[in-house]
Amino acid sequence: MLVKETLYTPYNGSLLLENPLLNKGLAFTDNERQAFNLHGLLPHKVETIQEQTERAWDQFCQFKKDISRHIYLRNIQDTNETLFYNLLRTHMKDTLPIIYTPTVGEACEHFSDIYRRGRGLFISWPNRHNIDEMLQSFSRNDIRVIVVTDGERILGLGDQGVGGMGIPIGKLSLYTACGGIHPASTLPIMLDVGTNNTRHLDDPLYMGWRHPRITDDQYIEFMDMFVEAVKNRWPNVLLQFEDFAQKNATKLLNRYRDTLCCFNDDIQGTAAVTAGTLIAAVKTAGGRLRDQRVVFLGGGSAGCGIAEKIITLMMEDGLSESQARNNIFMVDRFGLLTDEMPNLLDFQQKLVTARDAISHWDVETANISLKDVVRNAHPTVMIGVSGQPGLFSEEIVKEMHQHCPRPIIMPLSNPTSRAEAQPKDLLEWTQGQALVATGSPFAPVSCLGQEHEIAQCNNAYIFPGLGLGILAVKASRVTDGMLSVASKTLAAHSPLANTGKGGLLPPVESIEEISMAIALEVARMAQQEGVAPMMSEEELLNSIEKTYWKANYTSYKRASL
Ligand SMILES: O=C([O-])CC(=O)C(=O)O
Ligand SMILES: [Mg+2]
Repeated sequence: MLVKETLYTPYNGSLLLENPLLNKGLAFTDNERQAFNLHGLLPHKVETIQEQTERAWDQFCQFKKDISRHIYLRNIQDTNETLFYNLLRTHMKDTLPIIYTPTVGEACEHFSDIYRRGRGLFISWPNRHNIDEMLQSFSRNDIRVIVVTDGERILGLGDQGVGGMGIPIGKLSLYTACGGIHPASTLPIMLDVGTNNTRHLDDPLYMGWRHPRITDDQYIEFMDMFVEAVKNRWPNVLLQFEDFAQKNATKLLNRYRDTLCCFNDDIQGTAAVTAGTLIAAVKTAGGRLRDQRVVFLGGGSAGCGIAEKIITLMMEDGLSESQARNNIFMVDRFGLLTDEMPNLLDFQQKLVTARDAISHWDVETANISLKDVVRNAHPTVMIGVSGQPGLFSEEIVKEMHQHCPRPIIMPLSNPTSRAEAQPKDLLEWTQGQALVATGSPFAPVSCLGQEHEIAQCNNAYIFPGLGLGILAVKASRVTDGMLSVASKTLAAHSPLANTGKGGLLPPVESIEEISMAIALEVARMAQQEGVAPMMSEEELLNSIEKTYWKANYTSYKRASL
């Protein structure tokens, strides 16, 4: 959205103060207070956004519980969005874990308890025949980014029904705070097709449609109706799918990816950030990507998405496809995925290990465990996307370290409570040699007199910049190439890989700068791949700059209704 120097609005008096996108609170000037009949509705003093931010920060610090801090921040978001984003940008490191992972997980679990007011759109199954009307009557026309969930796989916390709405709200807050997307052009959507979570079904305060989930053909029909309605209302929107259950995520992505500008953040965003972090870690360890052996714990759509991305990168580094696939080992709750296993999901089939190729392995049971894989395959990289805490045990990690001096270990499950291992343990078990990246934020670890920053390998490093690039260049699709350049750009900004000091990934305070860099490369790639109109380098840079909204107030003049 083009940020205008002066904004003309027909709203007046308390209507202006009650609109979170327009409200400036005490920052309305005397002239504006006069012009909009605000005198008397506000205390006398005129404040700057810095003064307002300082007060909000003081209040934020008064709250001791993270969930209370979350409720407080969401309240500011619902009353004055500009102040909310200025507060986030000023205190990124402290506010991100509150508005996003991990606290957003708790907010989803308790959505119906902590609810204050609506945001975005709730589209429930019983209203399915009115989806067009609901979107048409939504008052903002210039929607450019939608994040949608059906709440079935919220982080590692499973089915949260309508409470899943916390995730689209949180993700879109990051689109604005880290990618400069104007809040007026973002829209969170919850598709409420019921819940199978008995705690919610039995809770009298539960706010969603109290019904078991709609599934199979009926579910797909509903999704088709939704996507069609979005295409009619906002044909050029970027639609991000978030936290859909594994059984639906890949299916939906494949169904819609060639029909509108969309992507699945858990599959593609997670894959892109993990690939970027891995490139940086391999460079730090002094090896080449093609030589890595990678074991995954978790064979779902996220794990398989990352695995396919790593295979592509290994092929770019000179391996044949089959050589690259031989370096990947997928372990899920039934053990290593092999070509003899029945009932594999579509996207798992290309990632199985051939039983013949490992007939010489020394294994304990017919089901090959993570420990068996580590003992026999000697992986150099271990990635956790299982949602199960603690499975990267001391025994497994020490075994891995015996065969690999600098093991790359990524317990990526979110929120913090689901991480496959604690970074402190990983460093202790490997005498400070492990290169560690997690999905949720962790404090730095001190080990053998050395301080280790823990990289937060979270899709937040990717999607805001990806979105900014897509909007700035008016891309019509999200391609694999665009995601790959996002990974490489992130890796190129790794402090540890570049200087031998600092974190594997840049600190969260620099996400804004990373997003700008990613946006430029994504936009160039979109043009190169023919999914965006050509513009000169200068026009592109200008467009990114103009699209980036920096949470400052503009001055207002009266417009007639
Ligand atoms: O939200 C996050 O922190 C990362 C993510 O997409 C997930 O875990 O589903
Ligand atoms: Mg997610």
